[in-house]
This record gives sequence, structure tokens and C-alpha cells, in this order.
Amino acid sequence: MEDRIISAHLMMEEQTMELSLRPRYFAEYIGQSLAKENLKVYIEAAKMRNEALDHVLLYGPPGLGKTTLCNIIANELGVNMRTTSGPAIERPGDLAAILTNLQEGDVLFIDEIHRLHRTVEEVLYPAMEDFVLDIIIGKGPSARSVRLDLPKFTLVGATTRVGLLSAPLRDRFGVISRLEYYTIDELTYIVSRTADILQVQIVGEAATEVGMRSRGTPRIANRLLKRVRDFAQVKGDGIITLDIAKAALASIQVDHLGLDEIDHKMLRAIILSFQGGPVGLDTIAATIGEESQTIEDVYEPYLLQIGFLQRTPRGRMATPAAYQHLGLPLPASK
Ligand SMILES: Nc1ncnc2c1ncn2[C@@H]1O[C@H](COP(=O)(O)OP(=O)(O)OP(=O)(O)O)[C@@H](O)[C@H]1O
Repeated sequence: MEDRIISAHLMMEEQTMELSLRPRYFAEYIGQSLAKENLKVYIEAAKMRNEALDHVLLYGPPGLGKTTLCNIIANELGVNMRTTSGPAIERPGDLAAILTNLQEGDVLFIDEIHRLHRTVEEVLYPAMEDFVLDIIIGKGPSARSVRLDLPKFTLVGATTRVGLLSAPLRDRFGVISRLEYYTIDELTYIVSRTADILQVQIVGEAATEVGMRSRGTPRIANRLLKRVRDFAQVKGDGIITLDIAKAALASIQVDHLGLDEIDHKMLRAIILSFQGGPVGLDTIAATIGEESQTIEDVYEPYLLQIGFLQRTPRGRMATPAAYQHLGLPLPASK
């Protein structure tokens, strides 16, 4: 019981920390210039017309700042943001309750929107398009449909899997933005900014080192920084130097490209157990004991991005660069 209370307390601490690290306005949101500049225009235009912003779909790998960007959209519009997620809305009635509680102009954020139930999705179509809700009252022959007007709201959907969105849902978003991996410079800046907020001193080279190993992802950059800070506190004098950063990152098994134990296990499995592939995702998942979905959403996109993995119709293949990174000899046939 006590453990549960402590872990709940820790979770709250973690969440509060997360909130304070989140940029609140565009000016603090680093990178993603294409998405950001376009959104600024659409927001400005919507404000000038005194209208709700068109619905926005944000997609890209986890941790790139979709939730953060949605927060910023709401802040810049000066409206409230309601947050929910695809799997949390179990029945059409749940969605109806959320929609009828919105105020004019509000932003409704649906994370993992690709996981909406089909029946819920159908309620969402007229809500997005005409701001109405069609609800069925009663059952059998006496059932009738009642139409309710909804306040004009902006739906911001986030997904790591845009391909899984049904075409009718995707087509109802007026703005579709893809978030990209961040550059090392951007991540260095994010690390320095977070260090400032956490009131920890970090030398420039150490910030770059953490940035370089963050797989292009701010959430990972912030997580690594917190771990490096622990090492600096316990093993050093609290200041994060390059040496401390390198030693800490080596201890937590994050290599110089940001690959961790699971990336290594996955690449080794493809190379050593399946001669470099092609091998199916489920087979890889079973071999290394990870969920296929986690591999597909979290690990694979970065390995594809850095050219260590290739997706072919017959499965995943390790590239020569992956062999080289792991120090494994390339077979003559490759
Ligand atoms: N552009 C940015 N500048 C500074 N910090 C950022 C930026 N984008 C994200 N972050 C930080 O990274 C963390 C993760 O961002 P966020 O939760 O928005 O990611 P996400 O893409 O919504 O992930 P998920 O889709 O998995 O929820 C946040 O703590 C935020 O502080």
C-alpha cells in the first residue's frame, strides 16, 4: 500500500515536472519550423475571422512534441484544451459527453486517434464537419435520431500511425502536419533549456553529447538529461561535464548514436539469427521478447531514419551500416 502511495506520489512529481518542461508558446517551441510556421498563419487567420481553427492532425514518432504542440495551439488561440485518447473513448456516449461539454472555440485533443472505435468514429464525422451530434434515443422500432448542435471546436488528433487512420476521418482534417526528428543543434538547445528549468549546470559539449544520443526526440533528450544529472550529483560535484555525461550515458547503455539495449538486441537478432533478413516484424518481436507494436512505433522508425534498417515487402533487413555499427562482419552476399 505504502509503495503504491509512494509510486503515485512519484508519478505526480514526474507529471508536474513534465508540465513545467513543456513549452507553452510558439516562441519556446524549438524546431519543427514547417509545422510551426504554417500553424502560426492558420491560428492568426482564425483569430482574425473570430472562428474556430480548422481541425488539425499531427503525426510522427512518439515524443516529438505532439501533445506540446496542441497545448501551444490552445494557448495561442487563447482557448481551453480538453485531452483524451482514442482507446479511452469506449462508447459513442463517452464522446457525446466530451463534445457537449466543450465551449465555443475549445481545442479537443485526441491522442492515439488511430485507436478510436469505429462506432465512436462515426459520431465524430458530423461533429467535425457540421458541429452536430446525432444521437439515437430508444431502441427497436421506437428508436429515433435527435440532432444536437455543438459549439464550434477544433479537434487536434495525434497519431504515430497515420496509415491506420480511416480515409473518411483523415479527410476531415483541414490541416495535416508531420512532425520530424529534431537536429542535434535543436536537441542541444532543448537540453540546455531543460537544464536551466531544472537548475542544473551543464557545459555546452555535454548538452551536445546528450542531444546527439537522443534519437532526434525531445522526450528522450529530457529523460537522458535527468539521468545524467543524477550521475553528476552522486559521482561529481553536480555540474554536468562532458566526461560525466559520457560516463553516465555509457552506464545506462545508450551508445553514441542513441541506440539502447533493445535496438542492439533487435539488430543482432536480425543479423545473427536471420542472416540480416528479410524477417517479419512478429518474428523479430518474438525472438527478442518485445511487443511488435512497440518495435514498430518506438524502435523501428529511428533505425529506418538512420539507415540501419530497411523495410521490404518480405520483412525487415539490416543494412551494411548496421553491421558496421555493431562491429559484425558483413557476409560476402551482402
Ligand atoms: N519543440 C520542443 N521544444 C522543447 N521541448 C520540447 C519540444 N517538443 C517536445 N518537447 C519536450 O518533449 C517532451 C515530450 O513532448 P510531448 O509529450 O509533446 O511528445 P508527443 O509527441 O506528444 O509524444 P506522444 O505522442 O507520445 O504523447 C515534453 O516534455 C516537452 O517538454
